[in-house]
Amino acid sequence: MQAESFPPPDRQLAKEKMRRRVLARRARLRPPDLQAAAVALRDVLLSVSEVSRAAVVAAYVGVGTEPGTGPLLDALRQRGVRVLLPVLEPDFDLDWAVYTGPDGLVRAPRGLLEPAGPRLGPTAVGTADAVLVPGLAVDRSGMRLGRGGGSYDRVLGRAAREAFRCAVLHEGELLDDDVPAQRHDQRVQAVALPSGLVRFPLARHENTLRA
Ligand SMILES: Nc1nc2c(c(=O)[nH]1)N(C=O)[C@@H](CNc1ccc(C(=O)N[C@@H](CCC(=O)O)C(=O)O)cc1)CN2
Ligand SMILES: Nc1ncnc2c1ncn2[C@@H]1O[C@H](COP(=O)(O)OP(=O)(O)OP(=O)(O)O)[C@@H](O)[C@H]1O
Repeated sequence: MQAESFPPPDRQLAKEKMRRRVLARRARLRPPDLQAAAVALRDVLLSVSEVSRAAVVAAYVGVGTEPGTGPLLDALRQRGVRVLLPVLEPDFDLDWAVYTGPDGLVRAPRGLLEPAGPRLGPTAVGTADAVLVPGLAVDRSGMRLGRGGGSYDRVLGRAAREAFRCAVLHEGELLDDDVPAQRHDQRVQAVALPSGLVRFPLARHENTLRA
């Protein structure tokens, strides 16, 4: 399968090349496109049963040309959902704090917006019923390409087994080509695109490579 389609040292390079390609494509998105995508993603995700039923959702604050999450975060909070947001640590691990509204966010390094409130610790993501994951691309097996810090590979390892794991992407970022996979990479079970949700046929115990 895709696990062996690149020898290990080349997979890191292949990932880097894929990241650059996706980021160059994102750089062409204009503010009206980004706003429309954020609203469409809110509607798509609120219609997903695992999200609409969730008491606790781990999400992220989309920045720059990332798929926007502002409308979704506010809609979830208005429904009384406890929304957890990541705080980036120096070693690229993630801590978590509760979303209390746009005023509770502060600028952080790397262009990020992070929650200013009390830190809950890295294991807090284990309380989430749904984990919405940023990413640059996902392939048809649910293998995901992130920023390269390995943050979400760690996070998904701590999420509850039954948590709904969904990447949030722009249109065109669900790829037919394989995302180069490494042993530590964690799969997602679905992607949210502005055009709708795509689920992958993934057995729960099969979220990592066996190769
Ligand atoms: N919005 C958002 N929040 C997130 C993530 C993410 O991907 N998106 N993360 C996912 O793990 C964690 C932060 N990890 C990050 C790792 C690297 C870079 C990074 O390399 N930034 C570039 C600038 C990127 C750009 O302008 O597009 C840089 O600092 O040079 C950013 C975030 C937690 N919070
Ligand atoms: N569980 C882990 N603990 C510590 N480091 C890890 C873990 N998983 C991955 N890493 C490290 O993170 C680095 C980047 O991994 P990779 O390129 O797969 O990131 P990514 O999945 O694209 O990014 P992210 O998960 O942050 O979105 C690798 O050097 C890897 O060794």
